[in-house]
Amino acid sequence: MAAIRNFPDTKGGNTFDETLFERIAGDLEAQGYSIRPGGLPIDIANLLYSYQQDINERKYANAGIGRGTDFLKTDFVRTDEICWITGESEAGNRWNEWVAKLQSYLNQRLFLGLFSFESHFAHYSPGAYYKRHYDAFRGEANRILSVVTYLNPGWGNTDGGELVLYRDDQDREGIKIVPLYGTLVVFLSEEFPHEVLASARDRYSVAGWFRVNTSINNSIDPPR
Ligand SMILES: O=C(O)CCC(=O)C(=O)O
Ligand SMILES: [Fe+2]
Repeated sequence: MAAIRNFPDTKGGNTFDETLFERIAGDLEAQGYSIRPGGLPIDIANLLYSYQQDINERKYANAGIGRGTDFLKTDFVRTDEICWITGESEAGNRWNEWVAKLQSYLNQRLFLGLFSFESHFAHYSPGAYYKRHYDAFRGEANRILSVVTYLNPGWGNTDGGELVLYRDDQDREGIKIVPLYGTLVVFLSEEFPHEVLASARDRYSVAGWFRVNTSINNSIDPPR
């Protein structure tokens, strides 16, 4: 088993993060996904929570599938609303900084070559869902690792809105994850079909994706 640091290191790292990051890395190595209740540092969870509450309804856009000219809005697949996280807020900055530490840890530990990260807040109104899907398609070398965290204090057993992570195409049962405050879920984007069950309450989350660098001939992809 890998050694877990229990002393402050001298590289400006954070002991707590490194223990968590090592657990996530170990989970990814062993099974391709990691589910960590309370994984999101509480100060970042609180910042994201209050920022998310302040987001004017106007800033949320109906979610669709694809980007740019490929964007397709379809209630058949998903009915949540999203708001991309930019570096304009303290909450967004702190989240991005923390994610960057996770990125470099995973790159060193698992050689994943994670290059860039994008994320958005999502709001599922009562009744909203996101049908079974993959975040990335094999061979397209775009999204490599999905990260989801939840901003819902006191989620109850009857509130629905679980994330169901399926081990493969054949799996119909899946692993149900309650979208409780601070739970962190990380999984290989090409490996795990998943869905969000209809939620009985307003459900708030942040979903993000690490991409690899697929730049060819000076054309930068993804754009930074
Ligand atoms: O909110 C979740 O639990 C997962 C959302 C999701 O699958 C997505 O945005 O691609
Ligand atoms: Fe997804």
